[in-house]
Amino acid sequence: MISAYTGTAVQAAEKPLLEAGVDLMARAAYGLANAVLWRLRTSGRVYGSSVALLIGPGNNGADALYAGELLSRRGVRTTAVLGSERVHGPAFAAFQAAGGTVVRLAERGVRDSASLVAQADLVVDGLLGTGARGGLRDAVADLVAALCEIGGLQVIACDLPSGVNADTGEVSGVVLSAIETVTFGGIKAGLLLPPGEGFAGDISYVDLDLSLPAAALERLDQDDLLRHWPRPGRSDHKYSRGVLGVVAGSTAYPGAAQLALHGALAAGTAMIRYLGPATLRAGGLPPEVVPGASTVAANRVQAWLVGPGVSDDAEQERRCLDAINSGLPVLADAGALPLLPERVGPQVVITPHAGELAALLSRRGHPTVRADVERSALEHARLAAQLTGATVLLKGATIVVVSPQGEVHSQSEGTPWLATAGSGDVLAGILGALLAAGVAPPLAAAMAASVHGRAGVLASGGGPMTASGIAEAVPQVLRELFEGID
Ligand SMILES: NC(=O)C1=CN([C@@H]2O[C@H](COP(=O)(O)OP(=O)(O)OC[C@H]3O[C@@H](n4cnc5c(N)ncnc54)[C@H](O)[C@@H]3O)[C@@H](O)[C@H]2O)[C@H](O)CC1
Ligand SMILES: [K+]
Repeated sequence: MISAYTGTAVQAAEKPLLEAGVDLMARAAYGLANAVLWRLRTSGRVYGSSVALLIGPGNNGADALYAGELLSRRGVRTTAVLGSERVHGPAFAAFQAAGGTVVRLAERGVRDSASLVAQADLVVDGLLGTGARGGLRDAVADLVAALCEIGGLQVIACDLPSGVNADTGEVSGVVLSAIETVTFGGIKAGLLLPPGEGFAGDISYVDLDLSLPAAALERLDQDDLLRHWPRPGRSDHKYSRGVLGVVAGSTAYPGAAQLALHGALAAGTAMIRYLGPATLRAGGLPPEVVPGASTVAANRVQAWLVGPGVSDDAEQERRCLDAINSGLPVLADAGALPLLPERVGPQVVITPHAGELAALLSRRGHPTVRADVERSALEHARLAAQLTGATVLLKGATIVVVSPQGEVHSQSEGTPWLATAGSGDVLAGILGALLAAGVAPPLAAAMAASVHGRAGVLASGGGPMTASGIAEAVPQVLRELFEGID
C-alpha cells in the first residue's frame, strides 16, 4: 500500500523534529542531490555536466540550493536562477561557497534565463513546495511558460512540481512537467491525484522519519491485490463464490452488456444472471451467462451490476432502480446514473466519468461542467460521495475512489490506450465481480481500477487495443498475481 498525505500534515509532522534541531533540510537536499546524480550518471557523466536550479523564496528553494551545493562539490556545473528577491540566506551562502553560479531572473530577463536553463543537462524545479498559495506568478510564470514552449527539458521536481496543489492535485497556471519528483517526509496526495499526477513523473521518496497521521489517500499495490482478491477454496461451489446479477444493454447498445459480462466472467464470477432485452437473451449472450428471471426481486444474487448500455428502455430502467433499492451491493454505471435516488446506502458504488459526474452534481443543485471535474477531481468526487451516500469511482487516467466515509484511493496503472469505447463497461464487469464475491465497495472499486489498468497495459503492449482485448487480458493479470502462491 502506498500512503500519501496532505502538505499540511507533513509540515505539522516536521515541526517537532525541527524544534529538536534535526536538520531535515540537509536530509531532503541529500536525497534530491542523489536523484540528480543518478540521472546524470545513467545518461553519461557527472563531472562537467550542467544542472540548472530554479529557486523560489522559501524552503523548497532552500532544498534545491543545498542540493546544488552538494552537486557543485561533485564537479557538476550548477546555475541557480533566482525567481524572486527573497531567498533562503544560509542555503544561498552555502551554494555560492561551493562555487555555484547565480542568475537573477529580474536582471537577466525571461528570454535569456530560459535559454540558459534549456542548455542544462538537468533542471531542478525548486520554485514552490508545500507552502505554495496558488500557482506561479509574474516573471517566474513567464519563465516556466517559456521553458514549456522550448520543451524537451529533463526536469526533477523538488518535493512537488511547482504549481501542483500538494493536497488535491489541482494545477494552477503553468507547471513544468517533471520526469521525476523527489518528495520529502511523506508522499504528497497531490502527486497521486489528477491532474497533478500527470506532471510528477516517477516518484522518489526521501524518508525523514516523521510520525505521520492517518493517510489522506491510499494506493493499492500488487501485495494488496494479492491479499484481497477473492479466490475459491476447496469447498466452494458456483453459488458460494457469489452470484452477480447484471442489468445491462438495450436494443440500441447490446455491446455494452457483452463487455460488462465479459469483464465479470474474466474477473472470476462463477455465476451470472442476466436481465435484458429478449434479443440479447436469445443467443447473444456468452455461453456461461444464465438468463435471469425478468424482475430484480425474482433473482437470487449477492450483488448487482446495473446500467452499462441501458438507454431509452423503460423495463431496463425499472430493473436498474429496483436493484439500486434492493439493499444488496450494487454498481450503478452509465445509464443507471441518472436514475440514482437522492440518497443511497454505502453498499452502492457509482462509476461516472467526468462528464457524468458533472451531470450528477448538477442534478443535485451544484451546477458543474466536465472541465470543473477535470480541474478538481478529488473535490468533486468527494462532494458526490457526500451528497449521494455512495462510493464514487471517478474514471480517468488516474482513477479516484472516494467512500461516503471520506476514505480516498487512487490508482493509475493504466495506459492512455484504455480510452476506448467499451473500456468502462469492462471495468464495471470487474467491479461487479468483486462486489458479488463480498469485497467491500471502496476496496472493490480500487482493486477493479488497478486490475483494469494492468489488463489495459497487457492488452495494449504499447499500441491500440479493443475493450474485448482488455477483458481477455484480465485472467492473465490475475494469473501473474497468483503465481507462486497456493
Ligand atoms: N521545514 C523544513 O525544514 C523542511 C522543509 N522542506 C521543504 O520546504 C518546503 C516548504 O517550504 P515553505 O517555505 O513552507 O514553502 P515554499 O517553499 O513552498 O514557499 C515559500 C514561500 O513562497 C511564497 N509563496 C507562496 N505561494 C506563492 C506563489 N504562488 N507565488 C510566489 N510566492 C509564493 C510564500 O511567501 C511562502 O512562504 C517543502 O515543500 C519542502 O521542499 C523539506 O522537506 C525539509 C524539511
Ligand atoms: K517544487
